[in-house]
Amino acid sequence: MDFYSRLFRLTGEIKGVIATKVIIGLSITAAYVIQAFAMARGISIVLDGGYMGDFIKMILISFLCIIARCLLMYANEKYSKKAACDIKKVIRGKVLEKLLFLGPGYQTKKRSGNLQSLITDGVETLEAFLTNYIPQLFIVLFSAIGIGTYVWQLNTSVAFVMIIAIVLAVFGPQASMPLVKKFIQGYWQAYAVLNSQFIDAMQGMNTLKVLNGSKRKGKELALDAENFYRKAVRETTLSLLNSSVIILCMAAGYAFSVGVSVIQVSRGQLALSSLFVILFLAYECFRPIHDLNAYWHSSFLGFSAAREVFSIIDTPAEVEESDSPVNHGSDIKLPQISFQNVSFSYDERETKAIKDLNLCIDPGKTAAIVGKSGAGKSTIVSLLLRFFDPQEGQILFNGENAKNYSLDYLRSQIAVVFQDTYLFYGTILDNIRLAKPNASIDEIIEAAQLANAHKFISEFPRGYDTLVGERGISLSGGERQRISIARAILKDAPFLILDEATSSVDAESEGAIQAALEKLVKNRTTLIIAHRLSTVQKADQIFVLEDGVLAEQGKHEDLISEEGIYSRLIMAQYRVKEVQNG
Ligand SMILES: Nc1ncnc2c1ncn2[C@@H]1O[C@H](COP(=O)(O)OP(=O)(O)OP(=O)(O)O)[C@@H](O)[C@H]1O
Repeated sequence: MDFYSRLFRLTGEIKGVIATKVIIGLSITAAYVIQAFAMARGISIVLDGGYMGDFIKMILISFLCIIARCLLMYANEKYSKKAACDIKKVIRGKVLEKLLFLGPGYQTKKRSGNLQSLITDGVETLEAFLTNYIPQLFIVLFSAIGIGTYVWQLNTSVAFVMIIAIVLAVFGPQASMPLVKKFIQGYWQAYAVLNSQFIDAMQGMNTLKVLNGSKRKGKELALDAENFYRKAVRETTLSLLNSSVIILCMAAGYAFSVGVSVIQVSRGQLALSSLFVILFLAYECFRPIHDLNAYWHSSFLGFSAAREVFSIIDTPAEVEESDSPVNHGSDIKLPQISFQNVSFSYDERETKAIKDLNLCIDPGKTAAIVGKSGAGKSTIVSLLLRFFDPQEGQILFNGENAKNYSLDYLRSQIAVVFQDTYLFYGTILDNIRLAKPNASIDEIIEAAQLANAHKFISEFPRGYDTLVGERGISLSGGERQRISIARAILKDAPFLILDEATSSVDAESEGAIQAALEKLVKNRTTLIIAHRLSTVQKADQIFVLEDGVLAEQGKHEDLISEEGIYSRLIMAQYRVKEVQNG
């Protein structure tokens, strides 16, 4: 579907809002027009030496029109504010829902700054475009038709001049549309880059400081800001040029209408009273165009935001939901996980991250995947969670292709303790409760106790109500991991993935985490992804990956006696330890 049809469909979704705004807008115009009639009539009465009572009546009508207009404008403002909030909520909801559905696979391809500027400023301008500019187009159209038809009856020449001016004012700026589109796109791109670079710099502040790179980064940011400034000036210049064309058309249209009317009066082809009516009406006819011009200024960036919004909504998901998912009802007790001839490569990569992988994790057993950096260990976790689907082969979850389950069900069966635990802004309690939204406080405390996290949480003055995450207090790597383990305990899923769970913590924390993990793995099928080979020696099965290929598998002792990759990795790790211990 092309862009304009999509935009049309989007406006269709808010047709109630547009219709209400058009009705209020036309009522305001009607109040202006009635006032214009009353004033024209009033002047005619005075000039013709008419009855003063009629003149006062006209003044009263004008006054009532002014009051009606004030009330309508107030209603319009109030309604617009509420409608704007509703529409922004709907658009943001749609985009966020899609982004969450697209998942980490999409996120890794996009810079967060781009998405952030779209969700905030982009949606603001798109809303202004939809709720101000589009209704105003209808108001211009209807009022021009209404007033034009009336003036046509008074005098065709004047009406003709007015119509030409309106057509030029509305469609004249369309000639520059291709350039406008190009400039808007440039403006948005520059804005998104500046935003992304800024977020990048903020997030990497420590690294920049350590590497003495803050000045360099500052210069880069200044260049991005300069680029954005140039694009903004270029775009504003064009937009002002468009406005000038519109204002010129309106002024010329008004001047010519009045000029032609005066000539007609002088030739006796138009009554003086009609001249006054035309004088006021011509002005009212151009007023909606003036507002249209103002709305264009504040909302035309929404055009580009709409393109971005549509492109996100149209992005196909990395993984498809099954049309008729397998219905399991309850949790699988001890799942068996197997990979059958699985191959996978990331979009832009030619080399496969996983190559023809065959492995089976037996129910209730603990398996470990080891391998050098880049061997494909984390990719296996992403495939298991269906952030991506393999291009070849299949992953079986208890004998059933993982694709046949609903995503929600599949993910409800898997608990993951990531190396890098993300804490959302909120209390510790909220962060643990994420794993089970209806968990009671007692359940949360019990999970924290099992995760060896209760003690450090209780030491905070506000305990479980301590704020963490952005703007909250920071927790150490080990504390975060224990929060993550508490989440996994609370989730109580039958399949557990421990992704480098103890790699970034000190020996004391490692002891506490290890003790918590030992409780966690009981009665579950577990997969450990580890660099520290000491943590996997007790595993029932060890799979050794090299460049995405399963190179070895077996128990620790068997693999050592094979004297292959695994034993070399173990030796290398011992040597590192020996060097560290002096
Ligand atoms: N999002 C991605 N897009 C493109 N390539 C990726 C992406 N993530 C990983 N890769 C590539 O896929 C390969 C396997 O990466 P993966 O992260 O699975 O390795 P790993 O064994 O977990 O490494 P490490 O132990 O260092 O975390 C690597 O070559 C990596 O560069």
